[in-house]
Amino acid sequence: MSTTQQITAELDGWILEQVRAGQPPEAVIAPLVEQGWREQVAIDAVETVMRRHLERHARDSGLPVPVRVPAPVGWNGASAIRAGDRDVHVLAHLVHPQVVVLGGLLADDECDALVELARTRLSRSATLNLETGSDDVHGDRTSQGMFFRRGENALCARIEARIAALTEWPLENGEGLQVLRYGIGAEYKPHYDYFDPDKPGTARTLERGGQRVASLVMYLNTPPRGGATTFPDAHFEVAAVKGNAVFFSYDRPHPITRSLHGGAPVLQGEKWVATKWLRERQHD
Ligand SMILES: O=C(O)CCC(=O)C(=O)O
Ligand SMILES: [Fe+2]
Repeated sequence: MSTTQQITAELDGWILEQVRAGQPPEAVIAPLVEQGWREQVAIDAVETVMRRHLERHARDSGLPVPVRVPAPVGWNGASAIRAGDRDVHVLAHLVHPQVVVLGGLLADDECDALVELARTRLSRSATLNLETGSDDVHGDRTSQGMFFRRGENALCARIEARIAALTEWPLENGEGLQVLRYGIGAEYKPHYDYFDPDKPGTARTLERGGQRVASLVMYLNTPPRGGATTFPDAHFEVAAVKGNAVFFSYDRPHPITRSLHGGAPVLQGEKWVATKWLRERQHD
């Protein structure tokens, strides 16, 4: 291994060997620090090697190249994180797909207020048809919904600022909040939130802020039965509990992210959620 603080071919190979052998990042960084590397320089070097490797691998396998995505929590970290004006609990964290379940992102009165503001503006949810560029009603999505404009009222602005702090992602990269209501039997069949790069309508959508890279689904009530958010590729589901949220990210518009997810049918009562999508760049 090289002792200079440069990523030589030898060091590149050694880092990849360690990662392939299943060594955690700390175990790769520690020997560099012992050899006199400054810790941050060592962390940056490992990240650079990994990024280059992933880019090379993507190109060689005909996959889209991964981009940076929001990552609100690290491994085995604090149980609560400060999200601007509020402490949010970290309840669960999954690697692949990248999913974080959060407790208490919204206060009960914020959930109630969002529902009341949205209630009179609901219409049958549509899905963007990327073949034609139009919003179509589809049997896969039987909820009702509405969109707030970003910063449309003080409550939206407060929640958007909190999400920006939580995700460390610019507020301007967020789409306006979407509120959905599912009655009994209503569902959102498993889907990806990114825009399919092969569809003709996608280029137009990407002009405003690029791809979606993360989603945050916030539960505005607790349906007594059903209505979980499911991640079929991970055999994982998140129960809809008022004030909690599920965050998930996808670093490229490809099923390899395993970010397939859906809203399971509501079996009793109703389900209300607010969804926030984060784009790569400013969305306006
Ligand atoms: O209702 C849910 O649990 C999921 C919502 C969703 O997938 C979306 O809004 O894109
Ligand atoms: Fe979705």
